[in-house]
Amino acid sequence: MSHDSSSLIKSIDIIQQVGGHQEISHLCFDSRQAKSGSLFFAIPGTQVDGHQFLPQVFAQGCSACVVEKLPEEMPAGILFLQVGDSNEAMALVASAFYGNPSTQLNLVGITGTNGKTTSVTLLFELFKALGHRCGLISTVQNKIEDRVIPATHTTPDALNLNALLAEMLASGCTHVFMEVSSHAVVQKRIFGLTFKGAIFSNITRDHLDFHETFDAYIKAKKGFFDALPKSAFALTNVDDKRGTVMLQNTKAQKASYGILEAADYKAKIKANVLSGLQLELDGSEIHAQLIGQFNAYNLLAIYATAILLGEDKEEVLIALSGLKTATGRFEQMHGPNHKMAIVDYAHTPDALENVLKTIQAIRQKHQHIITVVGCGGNRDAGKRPIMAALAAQYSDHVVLTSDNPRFEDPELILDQMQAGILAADADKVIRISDRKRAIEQAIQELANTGDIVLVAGKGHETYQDIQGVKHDFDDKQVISEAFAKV
Ligand SMILES: CC(=O)N[C@H]1[C@@H](OP(=O)(O)OP(=O)(O)OC[C@H]2O[C@@H](n3ccc(=O)[nH]c3=O)[C@H](O)[C@@H]2O)O[C@H](CO)[C@@H](O)[C@@H]1O[C@H](C)C(=O)N[C@@H](C)C(=O)N[C@H](CCC(=O)O)C(=O)O
Ligand SMILES: Nc1ncnc2c1ncn2[C@@H]1O[C@H](COP(=O)(O)OP(=O)(O)OP(=O)(O)O)[C@@H](O)[C@H]1O
Ligand SMILES: N[C@H](CCC[C@H](N)C(=O)O)C(=O)O
Ligand SMILES: [Mg+2]
Repeated sequence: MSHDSSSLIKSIDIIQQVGGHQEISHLCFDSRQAKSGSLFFAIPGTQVDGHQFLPQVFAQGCSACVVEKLPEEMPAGILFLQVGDSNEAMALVASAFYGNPSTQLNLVGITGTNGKTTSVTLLFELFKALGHRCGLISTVQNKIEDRVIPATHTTPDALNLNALLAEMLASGCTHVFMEVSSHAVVQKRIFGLTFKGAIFSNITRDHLDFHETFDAYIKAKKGFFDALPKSAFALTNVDDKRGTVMLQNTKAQKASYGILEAADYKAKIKANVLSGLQLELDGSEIHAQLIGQFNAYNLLAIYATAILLGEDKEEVLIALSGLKTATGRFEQMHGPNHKMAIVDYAHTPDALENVLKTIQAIRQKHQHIITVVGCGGNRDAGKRPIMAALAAQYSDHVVLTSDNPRFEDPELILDQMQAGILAADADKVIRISDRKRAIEQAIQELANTGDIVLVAGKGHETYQDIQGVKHDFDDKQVISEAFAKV
């Protein structure tokens, strides 16, 4: 696929152009991929400035460069385009390069601290059940119908994202459900896409390593709604304090959902037990296989989305009751002596509290709760003491352990977690930084007959990142092995 550069840059604001038009057959933002026919985007990143690699991309024969600052050396035969924001330009060019696929799809994005993966996965399954061909873009995996394409990010970069959307369209997909992370909004990964709908689930603390303040984090999420077109719907959770703020400046058609506050789409929880939820959804009763109040919110959000996309209410309700939990989200495992483990991706204070409250609500009196939890390295450190305190507050025993330490010292992360433990709770907390040993200790030693072990933080992940090396690690596999040794 090759395009004349002038057709690709129609929609971008160019401050200055040096050189004539070029045939572009390849887009890249990493100098190591530049070749003849490439249009290279120089991006000022968080680690390095992409502009410093311009000499390398010239040497590799690239055809054109989009830059925020023109370099001193501008070899003849290369087209230079100076723009105000390389990320924005990249997103618009990527969309044009791939034939603006988002305009031909029912593209729905969800943003929020928690519930994105769960909701898009449920939407994908729901719309499949309703007879549509669907695409999925999520933290766990991307999917074109049943074909899995591994995911590296929650929201891919603009080039991969538009390529993926084009592939989905070419495969006959009519609906695409995607997660929109706050990083993706700030880095303009979704800039210029035509969304049919946008959902806000909730916002609580996370990612303050990247956004620095909670206000900046809120603003990032709101940016998604501010950019929606009139033709889209903007659906928000009004039970969240920031739910209405999100829609303040949107041009889209506003809709709301809630369990507590007045809303366009309402749910009532009739029963919340280990076998599922009994809900009154928009006036009709349904039984769902998902567990916990937070899943009542997820189900309500996807129900409302389906109705806003024009689906039939009765058909939606029937399909909803058949949906199962997403992998690593409140996944139950049963072992000997009626011991039970729950694997959950809760890696924020809010998610952990929700999961623990749910377990408290559904357990029987004699069942103790043992929580195994860690916090990721090179990520928001402020959540560490809070998550440890919550684990202790709602559990009978806690094993503090490692999540993905990345480049940090696991023991120092544990020190920060332990600092959050109240003196009164100190006796129920132990620390074992080796995650496998921590899980074994919880299942084989701390859990008695009938007890519940929550293994939080890593959910679907099949690796543990230590010093940049991803070692095979799967909570579910370690749990099965520990059950076998009971
Ligand atoms: C903090 C962050 O979001 N970083 C993303 C960002 O990288 P960066 O700004 O650090 O890039 P950089 O390393 O400074 O490099 C700057 C530029 O120089 C280029 N470069 C660099 C080296 C070289 O030799 N040649 C070259 O051209 C790079 O390709 C880049 O264009 O742009 C990269 C390319 O798109 C991303 O891969 C990278 O994601 C990193 C790996 C990451 O960990 N991101 C996480 C935090 C993330 O995005 N998470 C969100 C949210 C998850 C959630 O909601 O929980 C997600 O959507 O996944
Ligand atoms: N609607 C919700 N409200 C609060 N907590 C939730 C909700 N849905 C799920 N959770 C909890 O949050 C955890 C993460 O859920 P999920 O993976 O769906 O979120 P996410 O927004 O995709 O997270 P990430 O930003 O890491 O991609 C779940 O394992 C569960 O504990
Ligand atoms: N998308 C989240 C995932 C965190 C998952 C947890 N297991 C960790 O590694 O901290 C992040 O990058 O902050
Ligand atoms: Mg996710």
